[in-house]
This record gives sequence, C-alpha cells and structure tokens, in this order.
Amino acid sequence: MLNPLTSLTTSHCSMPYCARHVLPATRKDRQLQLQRLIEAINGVPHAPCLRVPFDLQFLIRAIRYELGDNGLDSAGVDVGRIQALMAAYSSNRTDWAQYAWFDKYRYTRNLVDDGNGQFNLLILAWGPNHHSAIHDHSHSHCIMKVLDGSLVESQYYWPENTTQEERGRIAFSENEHYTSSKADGKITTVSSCSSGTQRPLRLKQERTYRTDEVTYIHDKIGLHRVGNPSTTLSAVSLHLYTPPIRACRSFNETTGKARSSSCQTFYSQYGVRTSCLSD
Ligand SMILES: N[C@@H](CS(=O)O)C(=O)O
Ligand SMILES: [Fe+2]
Repeated sequence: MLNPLTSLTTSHCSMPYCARHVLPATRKDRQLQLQRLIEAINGVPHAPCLRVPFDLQFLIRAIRYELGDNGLDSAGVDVGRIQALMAAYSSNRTDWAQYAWFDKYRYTRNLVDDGNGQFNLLILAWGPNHHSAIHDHSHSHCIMKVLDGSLVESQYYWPENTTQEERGRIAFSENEHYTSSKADGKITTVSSCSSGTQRPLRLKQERTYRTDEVTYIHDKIGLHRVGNPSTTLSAVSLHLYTPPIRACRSFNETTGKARSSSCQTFYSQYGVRTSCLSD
C-alpha cells in the first residue's frame, strides 16, 4: 500500500515521512512512522511541514492505513492514534456537505466509508434539538469528531444490575431479538428486550464538544447519548466505528431498561439517499 501520509510533506521536508523517503517495509516500522507523524501533528516542533491541512479523503486513507486489514482490536493499533488523526483534520464543509443529509424529525446516519468491513465511517446530521437515545456500542470503539456546530455528550454508568460480562456482550439471550439491517438500511428484525430491575441510570459526565473537537466512547466507559443543544442551528459529526456496529441497545433513563435500537440504519450511503428506509 502506498503511504497516504507522504502527501502531507513538502519538498523541503527533512522528516522521514517525506515523499523522498521509502515507506518502511514492516508493519512495525510503518506503525512507528505513523506514531511519529501523529506526534508531529500534535505539535512536535521539528516537523512544521506536517502541519499542512488535509482533506476528508486523505483522512479516510490515513485511517485505512492505520487500521490495516485487521481493525482496531488488532495488536499494535491504538485508539489514541486514530483520535489524533481525526483531531488533526480541520473540518471543511466542502469535504463533507455531500454526506450531510438532514431529516426534519431526527438525526441521520450517513455512510461515508465501509472500511472493507473493518470499520464504518459515518457522518451524522443533527437538526436543532435532535438527540440520540441513551445507548451502548455493541463492543465497537466509537470516535466522534464534531464537524459543524456543537454537540453535548452525556455519559451514563451501566445499569447497576448488569454484570461485567453483560456490559461487554451485545449478544442477547436466545429469546430476544435485536435490530439488524441490510446495507440498504432496511430494518429486518425489531423486538424489545429488558435488562433486570428498574432503577434510573446514573449520569457519569456531560460535556459539550465544539467544531473540530474529538471524543471517544466504548462499552467499557459506559453508555451515552449525544444531542444538539441548539434550538436554531444544525450540527454535523463524523463517527468512526470499528468494528462496524451490527446492533446496539437503547436504554430508558428512568428505568434503566434496555431495548433494541435501529442503530444500523443509513439515511444515505456514499452521498446517495437510501431509498428503502422505513421512515
Ligand atoms: N452512536 C450513535 C450516534 S451517537 O449518539 O453517538 C449512532 O451511531 O447512531
Ligand atoms: Fe453513540
């Protein structure tokens, strides 16, 4: 694979990411190279040439390069590096406007890249006051970057009655069903499921993220909900899920009860409106 990162360099660059240098042959060396790149992006003073703006397509190439064929759970790939890459991208509306389809009634999920099955890169478009339900992430790592406007993330502890094992698993018990959907976004199965006794969910933390800020959530951290607090302005965010979310559960804030969620639907794919949505 060609190193997508070389295009960040300029001709007077003296760093080893320069186009004049050969991409290291081994995965270990490539990872070291990427690590250096990210340190440079994060402000190491000797790499001024790396602070060249890059576009969304470049970011996608860099994520593919970083995740390789194995996704984020493979050895040697870490969330911090992907977060740094996403943070280094400066949001530019012309890069992502084609993917930001808005719906009057709810936030939309728009597929930008399927990462050869290893990850999903989505753009979410939030109208004023739109928000997600409190939900888990089905074992996936989720890195979110705000591209426009502001979003509030409220994190919750798992319901007190769920065991460590239950928090880590998404597979429902045999007589429960969960939402699944095909690539066309059509929901194929929906049914509710419960999770033990009824107690309100406890808020862990709440934070507002502004344009270009990045955050990370995983089932190990807890549950969350995201919302656009503005009553007048829309918001747009970029979400990387690795591995892709197959199903997720939403939770009632008052009772802590879980039910299946249509987490996997796409409002558009690759900039084209999905026609078969059940909306
Ligand atoms: N995880 C949510 C969006 S957010 O609220 O994090 C989704 O994929 O729909
Ligand atoms: Fe989420």
